Amino acid sequence: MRIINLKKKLGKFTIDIPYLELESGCIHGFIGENGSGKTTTAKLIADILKPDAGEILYDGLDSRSITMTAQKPYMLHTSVYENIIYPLKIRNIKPNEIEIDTMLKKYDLYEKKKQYARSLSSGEQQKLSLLRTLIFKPEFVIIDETLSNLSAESLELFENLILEIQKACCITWVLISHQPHIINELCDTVHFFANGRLIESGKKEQVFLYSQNPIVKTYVQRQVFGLLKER
Ligand SMILES: Nc1ncnc2c1ncn2[C@@H]1O[C@H](COP(=O)(O)OP(=O)(O)OP(=O)(O)O)[C@@H](O)[C@H]1O
Repeated sequence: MRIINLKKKLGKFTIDIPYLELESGCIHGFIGENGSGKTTTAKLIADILKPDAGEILYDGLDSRSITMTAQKPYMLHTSVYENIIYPLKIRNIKPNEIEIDTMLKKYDLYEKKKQYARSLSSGEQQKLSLLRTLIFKPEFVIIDETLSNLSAESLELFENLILEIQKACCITWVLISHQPHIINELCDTVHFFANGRLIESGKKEQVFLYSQNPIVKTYVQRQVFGLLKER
């Protein structure tokens, strides 16, 4: 997918991206400070927002096959099970009950299968939102901070799931995250946003270790220092 001269104005904020390429079948990380334009760019890619100018060239991908998990997961007013099968239902796909039960058991949601989804904890809602996204095996997945609120154990399970799916199917991923260890473990490339602009794009080592951009350098140093302090 390629973005060319993309512009979008939201109030006083403007997205202005002359060029961004997201190679198919790779895991891409979007990083940058709060309010730098990561989610807005992702919404433009997912066709949730329309650009004011510029183009997104999907190169054969149907934009309807792009799914995006929101920062605050949206739960339908129904059970965990009904939430999980919703993407299948609207596509007239028969759910594979064994696969669903296995998934729910693996992610500790099986006992809550009939529970009202909105009564789950926020981390459980995030897990459910990720499973709901992955169940119909989309071609392009955007995960907006949905991994951030998970416990270390759940995070590891989901990281493994993403890598497993990645090996088996050729999905393109965009992970939006403030946590450099998630980006570092999963992503092939990193795209760094500041004030609505893409200021650095490349292989993660190139961006994390060798960027000469002062904004990127400060961000990386602060994040790494934060990680060291956590230990
Ligand atoms: N509908 C809107 N109207 C006006 N301003 C908006 C609208 N939507 C987003 N913005 C502004 O656009 C800017 C970028 O928001 P965006 O959610 O893309 O940032 P982000 O990089 O994803 O931030 P975060 O890391 O905090 O999630 C913010 O300053 C936000 O207030």
